[in-house]
Amino acid sequence: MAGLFITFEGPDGAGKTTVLSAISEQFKQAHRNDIVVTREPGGNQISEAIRDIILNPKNTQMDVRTEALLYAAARRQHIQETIQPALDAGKVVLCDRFVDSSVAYQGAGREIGENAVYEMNQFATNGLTPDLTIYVDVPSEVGLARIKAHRDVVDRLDAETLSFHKRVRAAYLRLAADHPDRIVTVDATQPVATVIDTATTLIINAIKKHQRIGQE
Ligand SMILES: Nc1ncnc2c1ncn2[C@@H]1O[C@H](COP(=O)(O)OP(=O)(O)OP(=O)(O)O)[C@@H](O)[C@H]1O
Ligand SMILES: Cc1cn([C@H]2C[C@H](O)[C@@H](COP(=O)(O)O)O2)c(=O)[nH]c1=O
Repeated sequence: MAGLFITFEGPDGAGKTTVLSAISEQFKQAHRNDIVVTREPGGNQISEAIRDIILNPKNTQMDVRTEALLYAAARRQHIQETIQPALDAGKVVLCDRFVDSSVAYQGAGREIGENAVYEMNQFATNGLTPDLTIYVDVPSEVGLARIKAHRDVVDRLDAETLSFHKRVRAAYLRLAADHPDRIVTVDATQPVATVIDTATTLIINAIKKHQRIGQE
């Protein structure tokens, strides 16, 4: 049976990393070696190197289309090296960010155009689409305040203006409204334990459904 591809999305500071690392730990304790947790941009040596270039606060001269292409390049390598082999082996891939991030951040945040960025990413993904996307939603002010309060190093994207982050969130909300069969929204202003429980339940239900369909 082919694997299951689940992505996590959300504005900066929504809590994706916190939630995914708690879920990853739970699965590790349960010896679930059929679950692969990974992130974008990153997940392998080449994509992590691209990540460093994109997020380096010193790269202030980076053109917005260069940025969009670098995210797509990192994604292509990530799919080829990590995501597709795991899916082919029947595993469950939990990925922190995917194409929706590019549509929201580069398409809306950078104002390149959401459709243009989506189309450009089709070349990188060859049509690979998540089975489920857990969108962790938080107002931009709340997300940015969390980052400022807790993070020592603020990267090039975190450091963007409030209006940039508001465009990103608005695009995510549009994506969630346009793709109700794929994207489930979780309110990340709730306590972190509640967000973790909700996301865990969504993942377990998706795995059960996938297994049921596989047996039919
Ligand atoms: N539900 C929550 N309530 C309060 N604080 C939270 C919640 N979730 C996460 N945090 C805190 O907010 C900060 C940012 O969380 P985290 O790094 O997980 O966000 P993120 O979505 O991965 O952000 P980014 O995309 O910028 O990396 C952390 O200090 C974390 O402890
Ligand atoms: C995949 C992807 C990411 N981004 C942005 C979103 C974040 O600000 C950073 C990644 O850092 P994180 O702490 O690991 O979330 O990059 C983007 O703009 N476009 C993308 O496609």
